[in-house]
Amino acid sequence: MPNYKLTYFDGRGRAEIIRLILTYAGQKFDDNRVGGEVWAKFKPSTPFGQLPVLEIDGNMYAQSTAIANHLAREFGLYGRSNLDAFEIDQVVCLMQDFWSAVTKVYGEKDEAKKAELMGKFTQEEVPKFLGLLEKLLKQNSSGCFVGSDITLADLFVYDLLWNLKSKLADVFEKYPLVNGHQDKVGSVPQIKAYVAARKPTTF
Ligand SMILES: N[C@@H](CCC(=O)N[C@@H](CS)C(=O)NCC(=O)O)C(=O)O
Repeated sequence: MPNYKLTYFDGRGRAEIIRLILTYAGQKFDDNRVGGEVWAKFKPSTPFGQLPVLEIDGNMYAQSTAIANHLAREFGLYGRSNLDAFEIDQVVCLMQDFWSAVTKVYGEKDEAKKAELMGKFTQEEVPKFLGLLEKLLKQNSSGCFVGSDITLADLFVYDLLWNLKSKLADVFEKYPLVNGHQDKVGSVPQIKAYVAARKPTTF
């Protein structure tokens, strides 16, 4: 088995999907968290001057989605056919659109504008995305997004909705399949143990 070292800041952010894949696969990895001066010194040695990076047996790779896709293929989480992979990518891209909507709100510095964006986000964006996910789960009817096993798509959705589910419990109640999906992924023993033990961070 290769040796995996993941480097990111001390938060979930763009690295958490990678941590979840490795955890789900039962793969040990070095969860290296950096900041401040350590990052400033390390930055020039990374492929694109950004984190996360994954080192596999000492070779360094960048871009969180490329890393997640590679690991999903390595650990059999990318479906059983090209068409499955296509459907998985579809869900991942949808969640990336959702992530853009999230960062637009949280990245706003002006407090009044932020409050306005937050209102639009909870009343329009969240129901829109949860509705689309609910529809996909209804169509597939296995409790997973693609096929009948947990794939990259399920881990991606779980990761991006994790924080929101506790904050917007009343909204989630309206999407029982999405709600149940979060519980399903969150109750996988290795995911449950990992999430219970992980350091709480804002993002
Ligand atoms: N598309 C890249 C974006 C990476 C990115 O924006 N990384 C940010 C943290 S989330 C970063 O490294 N910021 C520090 C810097 O640019 O110096 C990915 O998904 O990996």
